[in-house]
Amino acid sequence: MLWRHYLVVFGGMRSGQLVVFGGASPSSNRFPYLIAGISPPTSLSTIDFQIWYHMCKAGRGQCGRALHSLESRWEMVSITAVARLVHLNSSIKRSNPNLLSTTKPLFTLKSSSPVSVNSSIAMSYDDQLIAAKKAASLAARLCQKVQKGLLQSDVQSKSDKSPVTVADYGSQVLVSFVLQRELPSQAFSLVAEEDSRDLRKEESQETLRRITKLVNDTIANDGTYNVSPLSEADVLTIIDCGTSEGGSNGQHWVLDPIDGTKGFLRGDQYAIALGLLDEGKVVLGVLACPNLPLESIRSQDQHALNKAGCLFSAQLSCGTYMESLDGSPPVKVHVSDTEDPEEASFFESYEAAHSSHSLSGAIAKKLGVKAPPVRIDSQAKYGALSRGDAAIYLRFPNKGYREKIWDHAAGYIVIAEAGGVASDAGGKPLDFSKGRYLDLDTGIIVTNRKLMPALLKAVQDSLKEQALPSL
Ligand SMILES: Nc1ncnc2c1ncn2[C@@H]1O[C@H](COP(=O)(O)O)[C@@H](OP(=O)(O)O)[C@H]1O
Ligand SMILES: [Mg+2]
Repeated sequence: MLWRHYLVVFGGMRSGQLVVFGGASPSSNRFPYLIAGISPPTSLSTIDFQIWYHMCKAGRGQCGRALHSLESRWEMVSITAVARLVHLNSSIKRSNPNLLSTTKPLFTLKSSSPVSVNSSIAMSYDDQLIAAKKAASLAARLCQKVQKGLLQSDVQSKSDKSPVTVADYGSQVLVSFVLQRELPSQAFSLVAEEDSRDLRKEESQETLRRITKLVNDTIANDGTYNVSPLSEADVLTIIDCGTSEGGSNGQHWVLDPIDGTKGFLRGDQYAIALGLLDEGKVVLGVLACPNLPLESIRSQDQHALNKAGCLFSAQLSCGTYMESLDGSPPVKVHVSDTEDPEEASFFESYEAAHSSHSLSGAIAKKLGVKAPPVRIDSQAKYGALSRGDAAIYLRFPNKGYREKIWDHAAGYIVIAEAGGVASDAGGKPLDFSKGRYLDLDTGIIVTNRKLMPALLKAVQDSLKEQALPSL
């Protein structure tokens, strides 16, 4: 129903100016927003103004400044003096005059004192989630196009010898571009895998031209953004928006523009993985998996397996949802609830260089898993696990390998909100607050809450056995 989301704003007149003291959304059990200290800059009689406000982080009393355009998602129905109704539903457009005729306040607040911030009310990331889904979907379109007609000249080697394609760069540009367009009021910090160093070299000119064309074509075909084409210089600048160090303060987007580049090159699984950190915690995540079947990968139905393209999305305390990249309605997903290892199957990296297949084989055997490993690339593993395609994901890189936050942030919350748990091999939660790397050297294990204790024991026992010969 269109009236599902709305925001009640409390305010009053002060020195002849309307001041909004605070607001909350009672329209859902999420209570997404608390606002305080709005000082509208100019005329309030029109819906075409922008409003500066401080969005209070519930529970911490910290204020982040935000500028919201009321032109698109937000529709101001009316502002008179005391309480007002604001739509947050993106489907409500100003072109629908019937919906804008409601001007009656829901209720009136008598007191003119500022609304106090209730610490039990949770922060919502609804608008960031909408932007993240849009960004990842658009990037997925570019990647699909490139994967279909991949040319050898589209692939380069980075300084660490890992492959990078025009699609990795193009995807990063699109995600960064869309987030900044969709959330113009918010301070933008992006921790992302790619940077422009190699592209600025003389020999990369043709590659840069190709990326720029791909990005501009994708934006033009989508039609949402009426902008003049990006120049090559714009593209380099936008790529370098991703150099943030992240950390435990404020909000940071975390992006792997193509996770599983090796899978992408093979024509297999890959993901566009986008997460949001708030004060060091992952609060939302989106995984676009263009080659992941909409049905379980264990399905025997070949016809069903041919229909691919999944978008997983999760927001703190709101669950994990899956929809098709073509835009089917989202469905809530849940991890497998099996407690019996004999019924469980497990995921691991396709690439043996990324995770020890022999160690995960030993752990699975010790646990009593009968099924052979299922090897797929990228965080598509987290997505497939969140809907129960398998019950366990094991990842054991070589000693000394430092995991990057963009390889796990989105997957971490997709799993957690689907009822699963991801930890290091010692059972500690993953810590995304330390900058661009995860501070761990043991490995990562993922499963449902019931199986975790037994899995943890099998992992610890196997690690001890593995260490024995060298003692
Ligand atoms: N030696 C190594 N050990 C563990 N992970 C590695 C690795 N070399 C690369 N990776 C990471 O593994 C990711 C792919 O994960 P998976 O094995 O699950 O498909 C790569 O992401 P990119 O493809 O984005 O570079 C890369 O970050
Ligand atoms: Mg990656």
